[in-house]
Amino acid sequence: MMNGSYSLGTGPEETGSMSNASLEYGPENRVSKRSKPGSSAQLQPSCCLSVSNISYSISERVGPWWDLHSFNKKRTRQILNGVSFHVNSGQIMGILGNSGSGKTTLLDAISGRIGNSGTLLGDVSVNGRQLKREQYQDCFCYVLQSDNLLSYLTVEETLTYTAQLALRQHSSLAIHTKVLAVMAELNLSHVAHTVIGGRVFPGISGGERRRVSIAMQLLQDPKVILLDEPTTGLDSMTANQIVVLLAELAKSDRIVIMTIHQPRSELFRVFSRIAIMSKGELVFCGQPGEMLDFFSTCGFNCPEYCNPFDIFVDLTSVDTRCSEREDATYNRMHQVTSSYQDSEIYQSMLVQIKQNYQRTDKLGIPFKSKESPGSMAKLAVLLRRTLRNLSRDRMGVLMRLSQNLIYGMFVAFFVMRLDNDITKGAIQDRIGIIYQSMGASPYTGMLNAVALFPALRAIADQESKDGLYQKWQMFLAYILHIIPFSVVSVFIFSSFLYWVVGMNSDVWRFLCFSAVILVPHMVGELLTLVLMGVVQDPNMVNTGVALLNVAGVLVGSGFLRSNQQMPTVFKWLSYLTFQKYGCELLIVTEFHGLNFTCTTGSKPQPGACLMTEGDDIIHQGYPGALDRFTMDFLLLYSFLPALVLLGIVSYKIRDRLVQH
Ligand SMILES: Nc1ncnc2c1ncn2[C@@H]1O[C@H](COP(=O)(O)OP(=O)(O)OP(=O)(O)O)[C@@H](O)[C@H]1O
Repeated sequence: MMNGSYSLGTGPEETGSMSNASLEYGPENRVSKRSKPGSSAQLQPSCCLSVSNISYSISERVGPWWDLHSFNKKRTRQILNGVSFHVNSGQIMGILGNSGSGKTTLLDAISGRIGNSGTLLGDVSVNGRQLKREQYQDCFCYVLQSDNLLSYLTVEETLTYTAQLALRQHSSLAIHTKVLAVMAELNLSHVAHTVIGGRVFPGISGGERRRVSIAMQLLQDPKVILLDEPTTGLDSMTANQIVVLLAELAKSDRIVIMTIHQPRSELFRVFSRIAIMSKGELVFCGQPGEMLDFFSTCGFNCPEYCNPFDIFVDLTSVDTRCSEREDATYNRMHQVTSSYQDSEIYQSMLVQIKQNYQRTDKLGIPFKSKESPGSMAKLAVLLRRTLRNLSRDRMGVLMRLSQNLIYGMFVAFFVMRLDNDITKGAIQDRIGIIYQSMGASPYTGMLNAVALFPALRAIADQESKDGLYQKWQMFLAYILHIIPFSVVSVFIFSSFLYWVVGMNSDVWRFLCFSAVILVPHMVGELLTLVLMGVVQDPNMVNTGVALLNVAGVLVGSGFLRSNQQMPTVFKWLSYLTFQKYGCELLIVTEFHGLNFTCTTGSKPQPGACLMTEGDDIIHQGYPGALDRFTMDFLLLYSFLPALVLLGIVSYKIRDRLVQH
């Protein structure tokens, strides 16, 4: 059944799942003409979707920002214009149209994923019951054009985690059974234990990835499946197999609606309904056979051996290359649209929608399975999934654990061994090491987040729209997973640097040093994650975090300019930097109780031996730092929960910013 075989003769009539075989589909659905509206004797499919008069318009600026005159003017742009259609369970509808005709926007609109930037009008109803906007996502599943999958998980693991997020209230056995069934339905059983794969290592094929994305949606038993260009990027044969597979899924009592570019002509009769869009309008929607008849009636016959999809899409597209062509093609498109709206096909579809509204024996709305687990359980699933995926990335793990160490090696190589003699850099070298340790640690954290989190963020954007969890939960799961990596990585770094260069040889002080350095490393990663909630481009986030770190070191460390000599405004600002508390702590940890020697030689430098005790350095540069030791620690560590809270707010804001 899933072997990609299909027959040109498979008419839409054969794809229906009506309870009565004698019932006909189509304009056909003259059922509506034969039976009295609202009559309970009238047979109804187990699910029907009606879309009535969907229009979407946005207000946009006329010109770019550098042309102020036009930038200040706004115009309304109609992206969808009065789109109506009706589909029954068992049917697969293909939406065609040239680029920019509004296919994706139509799917976004009916799946409840359209932005707040425009005005959406019209109704969507299922089984004659009008849906509220917030119900769209609970009723329809939506497979996006791009596959957002975790590279290091196997197909079965991917589906199991999705099932655990969606159906946790089911037992493990029930989830396993469900995953096996969905894999069998989508012909994925043979790759169950194969990893998804990524750019740098092989995994399943492109077509299989598409099927995994579809399978993830099927776990929630949706009655209506929407797919945005599921065949894009696939070779022609694989693309055909995907469409045939979707037709099979539709036959199992589902509605499948997909947008598609340039399908092969063999698929013509695989679709139960074909819709053509142009300039935001539905130019035609009907069965394949009706399509040929309709265009023939309009005077456009499909030449023999030509692909009807290509011919009819071209015929209804507007060519904007020159104004004459644009006028001519626009008029032709309008003529076809008017003919369609006057046709029996369109009129009977409207009757069908009306009858569904008026039925007295309406079926309920088939919502997706919604037995999702509680917040903590979802967090646990996300944490397990993130850990399993990222811990299999051998190079990634190696880099994360060794990046601080490599940096520590640079410093150690440069300093070699700390001396106790002031004239041989005893003080300057120690301050230099503290400065470098505090200043550079945030960067390694930042690099980790920029390399690893964007992929997870894209998945969270999609899965939160699918109602599996909220974006901030993915953010929290990621943070929880970085704790062991950060602790180990910083501990390796500090163990090496501290003892190799010969810092204050006391185990407690070493532990304090490690505990302090952990914070800037984690703050760098957290700050990057927080900013990635509201800034889409990771490069911009990179720059932002780097600049904030530079500013923090300047204002907070007291190394470039001592705190006492700073203007008041900078003094106040320094309290907002973690570098202030971290540097104070490291100065105290290293210098407290140290006594230096001072070899003046034959030509002593004036004032070179003024301060020979570590406590003098502390009193002069950081007065009161000894008394503030515990408080500094608390304040330093308070940056972590503060950033976590900020991150939750940031990802809640992201809910409003991102539609996919
Ligand atoms: N929020 C928006 N703001 C501005 N323009 C928009 C918005 N949403 C859609 N559009 C515009 O509406 C038109 C239709 O876009 P849509 O992505 O739906 O087309 P499409 O038929 O799916 O194209 P393609 O096949 O190339 O993906 C495009 O010109 C697009 O730029």
